[in-house]
Amino acid sequence: MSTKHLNLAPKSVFKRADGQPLIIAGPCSAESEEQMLATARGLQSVPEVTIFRAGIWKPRTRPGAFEGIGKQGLKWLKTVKEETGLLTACEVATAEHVNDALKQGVDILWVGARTTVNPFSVQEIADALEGVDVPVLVKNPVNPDLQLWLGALERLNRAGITDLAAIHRGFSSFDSRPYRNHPKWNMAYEFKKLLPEIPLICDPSHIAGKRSLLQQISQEALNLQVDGLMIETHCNPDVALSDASQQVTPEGLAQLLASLVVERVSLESTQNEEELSELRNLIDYLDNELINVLARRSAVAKQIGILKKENKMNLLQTGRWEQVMDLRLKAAAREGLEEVFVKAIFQEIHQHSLHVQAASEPTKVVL
Ligand SMILES: O=C(O)C(=O)C[C@]1(C(=O)O)C=C[C@@H](O)C=C1
Repeated sequence: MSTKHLNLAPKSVFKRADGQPLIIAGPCSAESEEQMLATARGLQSVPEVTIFRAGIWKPRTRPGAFEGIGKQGLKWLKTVKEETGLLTACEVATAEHVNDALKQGVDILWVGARTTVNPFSVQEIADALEGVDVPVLVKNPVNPDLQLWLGALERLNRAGITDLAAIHRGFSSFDSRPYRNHPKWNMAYEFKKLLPEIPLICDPSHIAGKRSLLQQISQEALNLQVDGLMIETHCNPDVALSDASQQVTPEGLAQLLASLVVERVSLESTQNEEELSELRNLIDYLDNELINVLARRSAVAKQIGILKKENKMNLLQTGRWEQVMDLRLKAAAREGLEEVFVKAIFQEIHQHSLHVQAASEPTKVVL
């Protein structure tokens, strides 16, 4: 997979000329003209912000929640642009949304995670954009599927959209604690590796789901050298009609941005090259140890599997497994290791044990 077949504009609105991260900010939802203008005016004192975002139509998980103000919000976006000079952006999910947004002069459109999963919907948007010159952002699909993400970018590109970028907003999962959507940083990393020409913007607000995690997630994204951040900002977050707990005030955003470190220098060019090399050798050694231990554990699990089969026992032993997890998490806590990290590793290990045990079945039916 590569982007060689994509026809991309040489210059992108999503890449800043000075190499600094692009900052997109604005409320989760447009609620009223006053709220939009108060937020936009607040953002005028945050010089890093160049694009103002606002949700006009909101795809909600459950019915009954605030589903967006609709078309009239587009007029407020126009006023924001006229008053502040900020570029404006909103989400589109249907051809009608595209036409309405373009009619009101919205500068940038984005395709949401729930739309990216559906090629019919993405194609409908692409068809509506045929012959239109507008930059488009594509959020990752809710499930971690790079092909689906790329497919959406391709559909838009075939319709003639050449200024494209991607938004990493995390992935739905049955247990994404402490996040709202699990970041699965390896997906962002893979995206950058496979599609280096497409700017990648991180959306810490939807990954975090709460203000307290925004700083950490934003920094982790910058460490991955993303091209920008999209952070939901509201003049009065606590009374926001959607996503109240994850929005920050413009002042909060300014503080958050000031706390972030943007590193663009490669470590190899530092004076500590020798020390770095020694530490990397140590990592190599420890990783080999880990592989050896995993191989030994896997062999033991296989032996247990054979015993279980001889005794007609279930492979899955819930009680034992809960005990194993509990003991490992306690041991990890004593070592100061984060619970989410260790839990995720042991969940994978357990799944692998069950897989190895199932595969060790002596009597396989040949179909
Ligand atoms: O203890 C067992 O019964 C095992 O098979 C080992 C193991 C593990 O990998 O730790 C694997 C599967 C069970 O559900 C519980 C634990």
